[in-house]
Amino acid sequence: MADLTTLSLIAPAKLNLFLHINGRLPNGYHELETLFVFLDYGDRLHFKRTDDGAITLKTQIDGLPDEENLIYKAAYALKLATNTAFGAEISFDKHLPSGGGVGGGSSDAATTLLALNALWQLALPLEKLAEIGVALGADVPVFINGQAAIAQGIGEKLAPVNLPETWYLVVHPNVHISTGVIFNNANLPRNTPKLSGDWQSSKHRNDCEELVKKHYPEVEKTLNWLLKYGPSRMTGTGACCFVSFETQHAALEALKSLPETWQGFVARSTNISPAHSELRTKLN
Ligand SMILES: C[C@](O)(CO)[C@H](O)COP(=O)(O)OP(=O)(O)OC[C@H]1O[C@@H](n2ccc(N)nc2=O)[C@H](O)[C@@H]1O
Ligand SMILES: Nc1ncnc2c1ncn2[C@@H]1O[C@H](COP(=O)(O)OP(=O)(O)OP(=O)(O)O)[C@@H](O)[C@H]1O
Repeated sequence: MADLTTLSLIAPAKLNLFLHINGRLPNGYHELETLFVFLDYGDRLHFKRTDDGAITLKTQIDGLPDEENLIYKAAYALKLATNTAFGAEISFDKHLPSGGGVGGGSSDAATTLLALNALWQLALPLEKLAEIGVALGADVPVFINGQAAIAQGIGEKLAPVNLPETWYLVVHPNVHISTGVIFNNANLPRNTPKLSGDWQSSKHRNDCEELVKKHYPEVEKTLNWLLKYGPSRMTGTGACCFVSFETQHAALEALKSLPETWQGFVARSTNISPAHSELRTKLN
């Protein structure tokens, strides 16, 4: 295996193709059933191994102290868990909208754990990285595991699935939605029965959608605008909404007519996380 000292790796977006809330746990977190798929679109993180033990971010996010950046937190947590003498310099190109429901922060954290596990020559198994990751965010384990999955628990119990890979137009209606605020709203429905039998034959929805539409009219407008192309849905706790297309061309044509006040991107869904595919190529 290559002894790398530098590594550049994607932190891909995810979509929740459905999101059911089954109940609330004593610690306030919610029991979910959600279908995760990855997109071949995301942030790009650049890592350089150092010998001084320090973790340094070379890029900043406006208004977010470095110590609160999930990239820094993930690197620090891995260092703490392993006592490695190595350090890292990390820069990144942010493409995923923050508070967009596409898992940007969690994916950055997962990519950091995967990259530094390799650069710091730790050889930790994915289960251990997921254990470190879940303390940083409920969405981190699926990015560590790297396979499209049905998730249960708070999102960390994963059963791999194999979905037809397709094209998505993802639209961000330019509103930032806090996951914590939505989950803490008294009017959020929390009583969807657990899926029984074959999940593919059940009816699906995003249980956060109605509440988010009420509080963020731009999300409702986005879902309605997308309806002309097919059934539209929100991912996570919003704000991004998506619709699938059979061809890249059709998705790009729809993107061209997007109202100017919104942002969007076209991406292909993948069953294997692009971070894992890239890492495999670069390590061999
Ligand atoms: C909405 C989803 O993106 C769906 O994939 C995830 O459930 C959220 O994952 P995440 O952003 O990594 O979430 P975290 O950073 O762990 O939690 C943010 C906040 O969301 C709430 N939260 C999150 C996950 C969960 N299963 N139940 C919750 O109630 C908690 O109030 C928590 O304080
Ligand atoms: N590297 C990071 N990238 C983006 N946000 C970060 C990062 N580190 C910390 N954060 C914080 O996390 C918050 C949520 O960001 P994120 O982009 O993960 O939201 P999201 O896409 O709605 O996530 P999810 O779908 O997991 O709920 C941001 O508002 C920001 O304060």
